[in-house]
Amino acid sequence: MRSTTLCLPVQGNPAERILLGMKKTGFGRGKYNGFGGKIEDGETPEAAAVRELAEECGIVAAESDLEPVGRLVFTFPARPEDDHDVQLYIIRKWQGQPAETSEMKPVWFAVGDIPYNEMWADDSYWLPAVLKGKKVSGEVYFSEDNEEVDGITIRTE
Ligand SMILES: CNc1ncnc2c1ncn2[C@@H]1O[C@H](COP(=O)(O)OP(=O)(O)OP(=O)(O)O)[C@@H](O)[C@H]1O
Repeated sequence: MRSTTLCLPVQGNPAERILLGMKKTGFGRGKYNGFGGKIEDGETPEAAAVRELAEECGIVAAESDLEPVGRLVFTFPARPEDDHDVQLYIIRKWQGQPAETSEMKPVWFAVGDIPYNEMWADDSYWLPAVLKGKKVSGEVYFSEDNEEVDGITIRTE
């Protein structure tokens, strides 16, 4: 199973605004999501998270400013090659302005205005808890269409 990162830039503590990116290519194309991707061989999850932030929206973050907020495992029974586990981070401090890249178009959303209907279906189950300052862990099983959530367990701490 592949290992990935997902990083959520936010303003405010507790979070008031979140930066999401409209994915333009590849896995999850056409959906808003946080920033992240595959952890390369020999790379730490933190290094991957910082690299993907720069590649996908042009902001420069320090690994020490990543706040680990949990771990999720996604299972796609109809497409096992897409199974992956995700290390989740929040970040509140970085350098540079978010900018559109070939992969993502970044957009700020008020926390009360998150476009869950244009995101992966699991996000509405765990993102509100993360934005309230909780850590989450869980497993998500997708249905045969690889879009709907068929089963989900989220634990918060
Ligand atoms: C299924 N429900 C999901 N809910 C929330 N977030 C999800 C997700 N599924 C994948 N993600 C995240 O989306 C990013 C793209 O990942 P992924 O495509 O594997 O990586 P990467 O950008 O390196 O490759 P491509 O160039 O797009 O092929 C990565 O942060 C990954 O954690």
